[in-house]
Amino acid sequence: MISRRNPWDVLLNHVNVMGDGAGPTSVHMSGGTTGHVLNNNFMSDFRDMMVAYYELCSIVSLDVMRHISCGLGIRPSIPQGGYDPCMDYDYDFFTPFHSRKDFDLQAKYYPRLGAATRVRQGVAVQNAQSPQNPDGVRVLRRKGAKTTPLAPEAAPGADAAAPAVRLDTHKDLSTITLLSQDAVGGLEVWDEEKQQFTTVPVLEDALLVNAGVFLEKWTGGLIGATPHRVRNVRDGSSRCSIVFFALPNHDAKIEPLLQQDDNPATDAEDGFLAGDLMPTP
Ligand SMILES: O=C(O)CCC(=O)C(=O)O
Ligand SMILES: [Fe+2]
Repeated sequence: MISRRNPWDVLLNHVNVMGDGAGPTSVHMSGGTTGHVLNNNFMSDFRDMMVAYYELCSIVSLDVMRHISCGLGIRPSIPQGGYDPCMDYDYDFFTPFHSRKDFDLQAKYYPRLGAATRVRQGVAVQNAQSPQNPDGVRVLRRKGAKTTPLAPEAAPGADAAAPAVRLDTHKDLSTITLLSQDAVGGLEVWDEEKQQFTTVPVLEDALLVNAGVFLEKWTGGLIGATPHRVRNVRDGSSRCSIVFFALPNHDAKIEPLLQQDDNPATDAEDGFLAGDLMPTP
């Protein structure tokens, strides 16, 4: 949809030419790698980058909503006598409900799954090897917590103890969600026809658009919110994604759209305020 580099590449390799003139700084990343060249002003760059990405996603998501509005064949309401076939589609049916741009942008880091996941009851603090604990992991237990034997060290490249799913199946609380994941992948969406999850390929030049629960409600289920999940792939490698939730204004009244031949009098579902579905602070 829009051309982009991997968003984390953009953030981590960003050099702020407008910086303080001190020049770029070499930064040591965890794991001992050096190589990302960053300006001293990194965190303010980070903020600027996130805000810019947010603005871009806002524009794109509103455009996607216009396409959905058109695809659904929504026309401006006509008080009496049915729709006028000459009347244009109402491209902007959804957009006014999103005028406040109370959208939610989340940069997600899923940590590497490995030794830490083997410690269920406490926090690994230091090495103390013993026959029962050959890996030398010492744990502090919470009072009353049962001791769980530590699993043996997994062979390099394998991770038997790691869970199969990193983020459980869910639908997003959004009208639509724009999603990008890094090269590790793992995102899966539910294919209603095949009745199975399907892998979302790592998309270098595109964003994934997921329908959220507000769109499902608005369309009376015609466009169902997409169930999706994140599977653990690549033996528990760390993973990054950036997720943009386009949310309606809290006071947007969401009334399910009617199909042409529906009789409003028989429409069972009443409208509701978008804020009623949103978590209270
Ligand atoms: O990390 C991902 O790829 C998906 C995240 C997600 O589905 C969510 O935050 O709702
Ligand atoms: Fe999600």
